[in-house]
Amino acid sequence: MSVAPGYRLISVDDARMGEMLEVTSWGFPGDPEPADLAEWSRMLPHGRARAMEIEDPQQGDVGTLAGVAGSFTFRMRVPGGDLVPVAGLTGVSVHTGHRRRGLLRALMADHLADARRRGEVASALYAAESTIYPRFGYGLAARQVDVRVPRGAALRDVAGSAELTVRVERLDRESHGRTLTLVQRRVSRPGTMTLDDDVALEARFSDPSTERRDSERARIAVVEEPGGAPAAYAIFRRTDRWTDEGMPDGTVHVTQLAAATPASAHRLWSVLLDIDLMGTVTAAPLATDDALLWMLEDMRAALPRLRDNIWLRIVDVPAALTAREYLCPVDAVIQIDDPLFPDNAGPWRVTSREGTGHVEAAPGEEPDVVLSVQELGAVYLGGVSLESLAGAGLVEERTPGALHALAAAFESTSAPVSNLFF
Ligand SMILES: CC(=O)SCCNC(=O)CCNC(=O)[C@H](O)C(C)(C)COP(=O)(O)OP(=O)(O)OC[C@H]1O[C@@H](n2cnc3c(N)ncnc32)[C@H](O)[C@@H]1OP(=O)(O)O
Repeated sequence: MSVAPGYRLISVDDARMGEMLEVTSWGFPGDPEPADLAEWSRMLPHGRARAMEIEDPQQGDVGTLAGVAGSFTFRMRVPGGDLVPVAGLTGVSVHTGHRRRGLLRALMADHLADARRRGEVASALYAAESTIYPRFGYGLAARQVDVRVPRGAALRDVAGSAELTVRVERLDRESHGRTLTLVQRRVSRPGTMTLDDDVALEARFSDPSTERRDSERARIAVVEEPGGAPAAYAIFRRTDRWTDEGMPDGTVHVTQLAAATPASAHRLWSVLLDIDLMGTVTAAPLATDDALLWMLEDMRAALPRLRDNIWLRIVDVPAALTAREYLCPVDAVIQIDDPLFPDNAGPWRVTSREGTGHVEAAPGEEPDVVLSVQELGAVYLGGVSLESLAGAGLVEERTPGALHALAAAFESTSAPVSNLFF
């Protein structure tokens, strides 16, 4: 594995988490508080906090951390409903004084090799800039809409909503963590991230000071079905604002929202859109076809803005292609180009009957469609069509008609999104 000269790769243990967060704060402006150290130690699984440490005095103080990256151990919902093991890359930062010396490249090689060792089929991330990760094989797999809805915006009725109860409380990881994991696991949308370990997933629902900005501590609304089963939740913070004329004009910022049923989504939004002294509700990330957009009587009132959601890097092509469902029968040979993992590269025959996919290496066979691992990551969850990418010259059809059939098979019936920012 190539490592930047003068630096060495290490695992960061809890005792050095403060140093890690110090490097993170060079990438992402902010001053982490002591409580955040414990949060990060708790959130990052053992061995998944990684750093580049200075080894050569010419680069700086030996033993100091210069670049860092962490990974979560997620399971991600794929089209068809299965959950597949996925690494969630987070907090990538190289100290301002050590940039453009190959530290990110070394951290990425380490991260992707680690994901493969752990049997993860892909790595997912939220990119700070959309130009950074394509070179490492990541494709934009999901887009999100951010909305800004005026308080009191009218919703169409949804049957069963009125029978549901809502609790609105301060977010408390100990008491809400289990509730949230239960809802998250009921969400069938591709791109939804969960963790096997309840403790780890609960830790994700923390309230780090770095995410608070000018708002209050996080609060939560939980929708429960008769009998008490949680069906939806929204984590939110409010900011206080008054107009010069003395009118209340605060904002509710929803930072995470999940709803397992139409009625619970409706009940949740009814509450969010009716909080005293607030003038606006902002919410992100939402799927591009989120139920809210269709429940609003005036969809345009939500002022939806389109943004990147998760980028995906397939690290195990056959495992990934076998795990998802295909919307229609398919039998095609796809040629994948992957400079980093040669065993991903080459022709693969993808066949599917009644949804279930079968994938096998097809050495020597002429491909019907040719694409890179980056484009495979982009189409994997059904967030963009193979035909759209072909229209941009990124996917090549070698057998006339093959592209349309393959593109149809790769579609998803609901737009992918990760509602969990990481
Ligand atoms: C998942 C996440 O956490 S996303 C967060 C990413 N972090 C940030 O944006 C924080 C601020 N920025 C940084 O900390 C650093 O500038 C990083 C992490 C983006 C890059 O780190 P570096 O160590 O300087 O990158 P490195 O020298 O390894 O460069 C590798 C390649 O990426 C390219 N690159 C680096 N930064 C950028 C960028 N911001 N935009 C586009 N390309 C970039 C380099 O030009 C180089 O390309 P090449 O191999 O074709 O020559």
